[in-house]
Amino acid sequence: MDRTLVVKIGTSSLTRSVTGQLALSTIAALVETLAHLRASGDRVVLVSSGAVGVGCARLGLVERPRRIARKQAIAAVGQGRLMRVYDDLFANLQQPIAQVLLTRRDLMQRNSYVNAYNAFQEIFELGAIPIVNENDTVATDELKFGDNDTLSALVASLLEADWLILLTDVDRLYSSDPRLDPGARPIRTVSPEELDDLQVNASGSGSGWGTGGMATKLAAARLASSAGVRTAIAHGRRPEAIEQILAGEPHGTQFEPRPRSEPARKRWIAYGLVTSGTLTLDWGAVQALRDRGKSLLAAGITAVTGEFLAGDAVALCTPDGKEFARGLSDFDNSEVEQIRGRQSTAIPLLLGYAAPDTVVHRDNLVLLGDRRTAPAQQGPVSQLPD
Ligand SMILES: Nc1ncnc2c1ncn2[C@@H]1O[C@H](COP(=O)(O)OP(=O)(O)O)[C@@H](O)[C@H]1O
Ligand SMILES: N[C@@H](CCC(=O)OP(=O)(O)O)C(=O)O
Repeated sequence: MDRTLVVKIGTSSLTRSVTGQLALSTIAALVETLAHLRASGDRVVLVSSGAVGVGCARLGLVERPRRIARKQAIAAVGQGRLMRVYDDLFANLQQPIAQVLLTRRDLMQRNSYVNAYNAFQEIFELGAIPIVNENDTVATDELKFGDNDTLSALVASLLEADWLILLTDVDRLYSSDPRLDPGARPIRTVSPEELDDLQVNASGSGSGWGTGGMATKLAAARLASSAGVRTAIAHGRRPEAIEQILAGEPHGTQFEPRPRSEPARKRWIAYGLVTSGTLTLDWGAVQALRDRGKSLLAAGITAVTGEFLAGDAVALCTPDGKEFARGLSDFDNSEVEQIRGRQSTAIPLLLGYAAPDTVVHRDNLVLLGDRRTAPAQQGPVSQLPD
């Protein structure tokens, strides 16, 4: 087959909860499954957590560290060990692997984002399986993914993957944490429309070694679905189930994707970037952007928060504070503050220099998938962007 598959496995599946030691049989089954898929022609990416967990086990530590510098040092111990285990197992099946360590910054800068894409393509051409993790030892706190669920969804979007499979220590998503609530109902399939309104209590933080619990997996499923990637959450103790999921069998929780409508650059704006500020719009501007594909003009902006420079990513919000779009601002925050609510023709006078007509040009603007931002009642309409 000629599919692109991103499989993410969490610490809770890779290690035994009591001892923190590696769950070797699980890892071996995963390796066998992925090597088989690769041999049958699929492009396979493994996003593997576990650097911190494995580092702790190696060093005899019984608790996940809290201090960031300590975590970075432990991840440096664990990552090498983890890769050695993978390489030993994959080598038995003559399957080469490649280590790819990414930081949020790598996916935020356009050139490194494109670079990462090209590197993955070359690794595929070499017949290797890239094994991805966050580069924990150098990632700075404010620019961390923090959990590999988000990282795996971004990698799936970058590669326009067919599937994102999140392996964890429960068999699927439930209406609430099944460890805490015996009445938790299993959720088997979720359409894009249902995903928008899915009411799930995902706040339980899981096994102690995992980081994000279900909340980050749900966020990853939303991100991947918006990027046109089919997503599944399934039990990591039976990685063979991956092949059954790919064959269309009803395992775990499966999320249908939205049609992939945005070009790659727009997906980068939507998901690769971290926003530095927020522009609140009036309903007229919201409609113009959302329904008529217009650029954002200063006239439709009612409030500005955050500090950003021209070229930085900003969140665009409805009057009731829901983010519905993202874009690259043509102005810094103090300039937007000066020109907001004003006609485009007044901008050069207000700022004292020639400036673009638009605050966010439509080429640099992307609507987020969720349609719940539609106004219940329409407010006053501002000057509509060209
Ligand atoms: N609604 C829910 N459905 C299923 N599991 C949930 C839910 N809410 C919280 N959880 C918890 O999330 C845990 C998985 O998250 P986590 O430990 O971070 O896994 P991983 O290491 O695979 O990323 C499960 O063990 C479960 O207890
Ligand atoms: N980069 C970290 C990943 C942390 C993480 O996301 O863990 P998990 O919730 O188990 O997927 C590590 O390798 O320990």
